[in-house]
Amino acid sequence: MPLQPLPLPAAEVLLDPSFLTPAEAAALLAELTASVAWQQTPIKLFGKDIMQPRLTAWYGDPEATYTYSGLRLEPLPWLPTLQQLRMRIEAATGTRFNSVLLNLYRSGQDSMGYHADNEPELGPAPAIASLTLGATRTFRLKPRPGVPAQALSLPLTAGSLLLMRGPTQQNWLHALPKTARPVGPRLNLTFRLVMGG
Ligand SMILES: O=C(O)CCC(=O)C(=O)O
Ligand SMILES: [Fe+2]
Repeated sequence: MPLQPLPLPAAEVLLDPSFLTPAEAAALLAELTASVAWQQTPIKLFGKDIMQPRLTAWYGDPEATYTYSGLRLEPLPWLPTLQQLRMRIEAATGTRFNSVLLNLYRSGQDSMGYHADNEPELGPAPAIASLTLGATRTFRLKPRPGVPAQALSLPLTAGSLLLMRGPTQQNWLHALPKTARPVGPRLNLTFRLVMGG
């Protein structure tokens, strides 16, 4: 099934709930959980170093250096599996990507707060392709103050591909909240094009 646009004003968000088959998604979850160089990275919040509530890793072309939550990240060289996924996702989205940020949410207690992926390195209208493996978690989108629209909750299932592009980051924030439901691990890959590195 191709990517379908979601009815979100002042945004361009497209979803393919079954970009990968369940079997492909399960195999990739097992492989990437084991082979990715996961790290738990501290971030500065109100002057204090606290651990991010998830594991992360950053792979890409050598020039794709990126500042994320105040951290300068040097990409690790592509794993063959990540290269293959990048090419499939480039073909499906008609967009070029030079890097991928991976997030591993070990349980319902791991999360990501509201933010926009609007770092200068991503340019004025970034395209971000987000592939989900593992447990279904709720992805939330809410309009920035002054943008007349309603928040949206989107359960992202294993094998789904979400594409955010155009004015989405300018007008909306997104988050992956904690859940009290017992859930297994969720692995998310966000493919990005980092400019001018
Ligand atoms: O895990 C997700 O679905 C969201 C990840 C995300 O927003 C990010 O990596 O910037
Ligand atoms: Fe994000």
